[in-house]
Amino acid sequence: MKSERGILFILSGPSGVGKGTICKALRAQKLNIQYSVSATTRNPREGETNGVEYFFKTKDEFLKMIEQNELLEWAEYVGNYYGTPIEYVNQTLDEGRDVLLEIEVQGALQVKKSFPEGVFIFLTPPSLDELRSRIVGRGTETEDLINNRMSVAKEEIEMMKHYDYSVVNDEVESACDRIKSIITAEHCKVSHVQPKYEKMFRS
Ligand SMILES: Nc1ncnc2c1ncn2[C@@H]1O[C@H](COP(=O)(O)OP(=O)(O)OP(=O)(O)O)[C@@H](O)[C@H]1O
Ligand SMILES: Nc1nc2c(ncn2[C@@H]2O[C@H](COP(=O)(O)O)[C@@H](O)[C@H]2O)c(=O)[nH]1
Repeated sequence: MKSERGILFILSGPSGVGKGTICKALRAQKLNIQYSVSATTRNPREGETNGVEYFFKTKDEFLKMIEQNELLEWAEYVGNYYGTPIEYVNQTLDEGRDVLLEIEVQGALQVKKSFPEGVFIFLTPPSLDELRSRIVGRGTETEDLINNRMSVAKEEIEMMKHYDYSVVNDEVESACDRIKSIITAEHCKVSHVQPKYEKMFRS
């Protein structure tokens, strides 16, 4: 185990705001950060592979993961379950590596209880009209599901006050730049670097 624990970053925000797009763009930049793969009971979309975008589970399998305390957090979101496997997160942080979770708001607020030291970033749309047109444009949801996601989105935006940072996803490149600045700033915080220096001066 490294003396310095990694930092847990939580990127959250309403469905369709662009969390997945931003994570994909960050991944392409090969930052020194690991991406957790969630478990879900929703059906794979075209092009999705088990173990890459998600671990696809049956409802029984998912409920068993909850029962066996295998999830850091979980939420039921518009009819399906989603959750973060805890072992990967703890092990990776213990190795001194940062982890990024891309999750919805109820789950993020649960993580805040068990990981108050996590860094919570809320991704916001430039407007609600733009949010709707992004979900429609993605073409993965029926009209009913789009309406569901939009009404949940309004409640989720109210929760922004519980986060440390808010980043507008107006353009992918500039939103990524803001997130990278947050990651850099968090690594310079005294609370993060102090344990390393204390250890250095003690030895
Ligand atoms: N900055 C942006 N400008 C224009 N379109 C964008 C931008 N960011 C993402 N999009 C588009 O918006 C749609 C939704 O993006 P994405 O799937 O990444 O959202 P999400 O927040 O991960 O959604 P969900 O929570 O439902 O998984 C996609 O079609 C994506 O290409
Ligand atoms: N609470 C959690 N939310 C998660 C997790 N993994 C993904 N998500 C969020 O669910 C919605 C819907 O995702 P979609 O892939 O069906 O469009 C979205 O907001 C994701 O960020 C998780 O482990 N926990």
